[in-house]
Amino acid sequence: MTRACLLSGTTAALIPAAGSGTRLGLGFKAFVEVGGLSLLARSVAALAPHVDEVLVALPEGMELPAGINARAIVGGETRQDSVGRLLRATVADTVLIHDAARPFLPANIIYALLEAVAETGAATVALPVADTLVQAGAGEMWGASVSREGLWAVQTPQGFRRELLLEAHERASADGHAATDDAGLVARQGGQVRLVRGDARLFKVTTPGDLALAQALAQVWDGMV
Ligand SMILES: Nc1ccn([C@@H]2O[C@H](COP(=O)(O)OP(=O)(O)OP(=O)(O)O)[C@@H](O)[C@H]2O)c(=O)n1
Ligand SMILES: C[C@](O)(CO)[C@H](O)COP(=O)(O)O
Repeated sequence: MTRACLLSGTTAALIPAAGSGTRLGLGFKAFVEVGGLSLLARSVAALAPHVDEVLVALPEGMELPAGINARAIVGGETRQDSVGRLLRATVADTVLIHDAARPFLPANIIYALLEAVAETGAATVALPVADTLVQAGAGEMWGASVSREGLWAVQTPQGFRRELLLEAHERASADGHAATDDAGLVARQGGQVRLVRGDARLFKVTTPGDLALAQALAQVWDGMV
């Protein structure tokens, strides 16, 4: 199946990669390598075959490393700001927003997401929660139990008709509303967002423990292609 079968118009992959990587502690996280390739290079390579253009938001003063086939802009103070800038830097009809920090993106997930966006105009990859959940009380003690029934953990990529997401970002800016992702902004203004079943390998590299997992997974992943 190709994108042309699924969506009319043009499609862009927008990759926020301007974070400082504070929790990982190794400098700008998108440039950290696993298995000899940066997180950013892996995310771009996964999406490039499925879209008309790839745009990346980088930290101020950083340049795209050689060999990454994308257009770069300067990101903002927050992830939301970086995505807002990316949205305004393209005229594509459909956009796929994907964290540079999620380097292992299977192609079948991209197809499923594009199919869902073609139907609803907005969709995100997400996974049903598998662990028991608790709201921590004071002193990091067990507070209130939280039912996991119906709860999904949201991943990226997230796909949208660009005009819809732009409107959601503009409304959030006007209201001073901060969000950790883009699908939530569309849902906030009444948009229908389809949940597309994700993949454990799409985890976000956030902490040193995640990086160790990514190093191990890279061996398997790179052996498959
Ligand atoms: N101002 C920002 C902040 C984040 N991001 C991007 O948003 C994605 C998810 O952010 P996260 O994993 O939290 O990255 P950091 O903000 O770098 O991490 P930390 O909070 O540990 O500093 C990453 O690809 C990151 O580069 C961005 O483009 N612009
Ligand atoms: C967009 C995201 O990856 C969906 O889970 C997540 O919200 C990013 O959060 P972060 O705190 O900016 O890493």
